[in-house]
This record gives sequence, structure tokens and C-alpha cells, in this order.
Amino acid sequence: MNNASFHVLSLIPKDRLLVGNPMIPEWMKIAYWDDVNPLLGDQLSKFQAVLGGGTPIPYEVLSATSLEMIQLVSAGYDRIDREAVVEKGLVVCNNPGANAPAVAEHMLMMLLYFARRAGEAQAMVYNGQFSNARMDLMGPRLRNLSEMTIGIIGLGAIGQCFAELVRPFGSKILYYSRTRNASVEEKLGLLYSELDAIVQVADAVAVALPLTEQSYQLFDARLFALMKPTAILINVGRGGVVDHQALANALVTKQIYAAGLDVFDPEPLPPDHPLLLVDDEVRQRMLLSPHLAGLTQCAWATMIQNAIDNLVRHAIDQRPQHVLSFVNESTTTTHQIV
Ligand SMILES: NC(=O)C1=CN([C@@H]2O[C@H](COP(=O)(O)OP(=O)(O)OC[C@H]3O[C@@H](n4cnc5c(N)ncnc54)[C@H](OP(=O)(O)O)[C@@H]3O)[C@@H](O)[C@H]2O)C=CC1
Ligand SMILES: O=C(O)C(=O)CO
Repeated sequence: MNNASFHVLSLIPKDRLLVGNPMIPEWMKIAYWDDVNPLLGDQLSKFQAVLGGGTPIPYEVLSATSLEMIQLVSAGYDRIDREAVVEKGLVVCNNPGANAPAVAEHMLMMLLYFARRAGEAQAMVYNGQFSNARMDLMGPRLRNLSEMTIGIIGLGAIGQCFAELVRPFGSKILYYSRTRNASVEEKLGLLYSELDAIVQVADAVAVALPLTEQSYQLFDARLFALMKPTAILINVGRGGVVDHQALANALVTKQIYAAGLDVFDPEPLPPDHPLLLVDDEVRQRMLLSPHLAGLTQCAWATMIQNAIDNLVRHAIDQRPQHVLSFVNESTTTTHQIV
């Protein structure tokens, strides 16, 4: 620590950082980044750490002479400029798990919404088709979760929380993830399978993958062609994991039934994005949220507190938690996620 003070530049605005009253020690001096009047050159030289969110960290900030550490409030770290942090020898920490229960609840909300055809049902009520709706909406798309096979893609913190939430409903749960997890399989009664095999049988495919070179547009036209016409796709990982044009085509042609999306590529969605150009009938089979799944009051408070705690650890020369290694894993930074 420099002169008994530890200087942090926060890319999280003050009114958001102080929500939930995180315990910030007096010796931790926090300044707030302002896009309109950005700090430059020497003004950056005192900062030992940056507290970041989902936005890219400006290169001049990464070049600040005293900078040692980047602490993210988020679990995702796909916006980090890997080359720059390796070149500057910076410690980078993410914040996995803090918002996983909130994201899993959001996934459950989306799953139930489509299992009960809520978008179409409400549209029919508003359109004066109340009686028709009852007969028209019955069939293989109106389901109890107990009669559904759910495929979870990415069995990390979020995937596991989601499995725990779904399990009591009695669904059959399959999963695919980079590393097979026998103890979670046993504890939650999950069945491991390959990705192609899962998408062919699943009534709902729930994706909670990080965006990496391996996962970029993993969900493409080929996978959608394998899915059932009654299938639901849910994506909370990162938008770049799904080819959005192929998804829009699959929804329009009814190759798949529905899609619940919290994340997009790019964010925010431009008005001419293929997912926004679909007609009302298709919109009733889509549920879009603006990257909100992990931002509940309690999740955000935990995210901020964990991030501050980790900055403190680093400042007092304890090893921080969740230090990322960029040596063995490739994470793409070429796609825009805010
Ligand atoms: N919408 C939102 O608000 C939020 C979105 N997220 C996003 O969700 C992602 C996942 O979060 P979280 O569950 O906390 O992260 P975790 O790191 O706990 O889990 C990610 C899982 O995905 C697996 N995985 C990674 N790459 C692949 C691949 N190419 N194929 C198959 N499996 C793979 C990992 O395997 P392994 O065990 O081998 O590492 C791990 O099990 C985050 O990276 C972030 O992008 C996170 C929080 C909030
Ligand atoms: O934690 C993350 O990665 C998020 O996307 C939070 O919004």
C-alpha cells in the first residue's frame, strides 16, 4: 500500500457502488470514472486498482503506472483486453457465483413463461380470443415442468443453481459442460450427455456459458436444425454464444418454439437487429430482458461487497480470490457486450 492509502478507480458509478452499503475501509480512496471528463495521463498515475463491470477498461487506464490489479464485479470477463493485462502484468479477478442464484431464478421465470405459453395466452386475451385460447393453446407446447426434459449447457455456478431450482419440479435434467462433474451429477440427479444429443431430445435448452473462442456462436443454424419444434432456448451466458440471425430464422420458420434471452451481441441491441425485426406472432414466443438477470438487489449487493473485500485482500498483501489465468483459456474480446 502506498502511503497507507490504496487508490481505486471505479468504473461503477458512485450511486450504484454504494447501494447495499459495502464496507469500504477509510484508507481505500475511491475515485469514479467519468466518460465525459475522462482522467488522462498523470491523473491516472496514483491508482493501484480498477473496479470494473461489463464495460471495456480504457487502454490508458490499463497503462497507469501504479496499476496492479483489476477487480471485476461481474462473473463474466470477456471484455478484458487480455493482451494488455498480460503485457502490463496485472492481476485480474472476476466475481463468480455472487449473482448465480439470481440468474438461475431468471432462467426459471423464462422456462415457466414458455411452458405455460404466457406471451401467446396474454395476446389472445387482449385480442378478445379468450375462449379460443383455451383450446388453441393446449397441446405439446403447454406443459408441466414434470413432463419436460431440460438440457443445461454449462454446469458452472449458474448451471448448478438452475438445476437445483428445477429439480423439485420433477423434470429430467441433462447437462453438457467442458468438465464432467460426477459429484454434482449424483447430488442433483443429472445425466451427462454430448451437446448434439441433448439438443435433439430437450424440451428446453438452458445456456449458461462464458463467451470464449470455443463457445462463440456455438448455437448456430446446425444446432437449431437438430432441436425439436416444441423446444425452448434460454440464454443467460453471453449473446455471442448464439448466432442471432440463425435464431431469428429458427423462430420465424418454427424450427424451434421459443427463446428467452437476457444477453445479446451486441448490447444494447440496435433497432435493426434481426431479433427486433420479427413480427408480433414471433414476439409472443420471445422473452427478452436487457442483461438484467444478475442484477437483483441482493445479487448486486453481494457482487459489490465481494469485489470490495477482494480489493482489500490485495491491498493488505493477501492473495485475492478468483485470480484469472489467461494462459490456458482463450476468451474473445472482439464482440461487444456492455
Ligand atoms: N446474464 C447475467 O446477468 C449473467 C451472465 N453471466 C454469464 O454466465 C457465464 C457463466 O457464469 P457462471 O456459471 O457463474 O460461471 P462458471 O465459471 O461458474 O461456469 C461456467 C461453466 O461453463 C463451462 N464451460 C466453459 N466453456 C465451455 C465450453 N466451451 N463448452 C462447455 N462448457 C464450457 C465451464 O467448465 P469448466 O468447469 O471446465 O470451467 C463451467 O462449468 C459467465 O461467464 C457470464 O458470461 C454471469 C452472471 C450474470
Ligand atoms: O456477472 C456477470 O457476468 C453479468 O453479466 C452481470 O450482469
